Amino acid sequence: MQKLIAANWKMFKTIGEAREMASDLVRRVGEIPADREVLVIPPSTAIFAVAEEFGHAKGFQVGGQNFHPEVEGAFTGEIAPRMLTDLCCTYALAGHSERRHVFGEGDELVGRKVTFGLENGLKMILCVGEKIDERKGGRVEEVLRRQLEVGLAGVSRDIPETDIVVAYEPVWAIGTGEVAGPEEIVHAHAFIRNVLVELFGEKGHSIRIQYGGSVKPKNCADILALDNVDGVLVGGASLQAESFSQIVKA
Ligand SMILES: O=C[C@H](O)COP(=O)(O)O
Repeated sequence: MQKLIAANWKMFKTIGEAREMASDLVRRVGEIPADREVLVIPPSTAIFAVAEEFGHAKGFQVGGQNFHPEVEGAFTGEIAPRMLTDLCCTYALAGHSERRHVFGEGDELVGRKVTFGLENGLKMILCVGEKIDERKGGRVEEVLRRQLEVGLAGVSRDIPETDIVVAYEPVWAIGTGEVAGPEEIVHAHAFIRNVLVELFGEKGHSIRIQYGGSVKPKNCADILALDNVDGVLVGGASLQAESFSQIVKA
């Protein structure tokens, strides 16, 4: 299975900055290793510019950070999945911790986004992860199970396993420099794998599980070597071509 190496640029980069980084990234990475898939998720305003810079560079994909689960309509400030596919997006995120905890998105809305995105031509990355008080309170499994069960409730068992990805991002490790330890990652990913098998049967073994939270060039090879880690979702270290290209090739 190909490991999915994804860059989430969050609310960083103008069109000019995004173009510059995208062309630098293509130059630095060169040929993407055969066992890797590379995805850059810019702010919506820069998606098309990045897609243009990627041009015919084989294997570089763009994705969307967010959308509203409707075809179109009076939803000021929102964009629809078909607008993301129109910008060449292949993937979109749902349930990122910043959407959940800064913008108050609940599990049901996240689940609607996952289902709607899949039905409208996007592969979906469902982000899950516990907050620090939930970890300290021994509630990691309860939180992950709820986020997975509700987030994937509308997803058909018949979808191709490559269309859905789960990103485990412990909230306390995001942007803090505090990466989760190997035991914590292995335990959470094994738990997620078991829930995926419960939900999707055999196919659950082939659904990719990414880790996200303070991934850097210096720790990514070790993280990618852990059991059930099928990729990484990178924030801060994905903002420079030098560090993200090292992660892609780690
Ligand atoms: O989507 C990416 C995650 O929020 C991780 O961000 P980070 O690498 O800056 O900790």
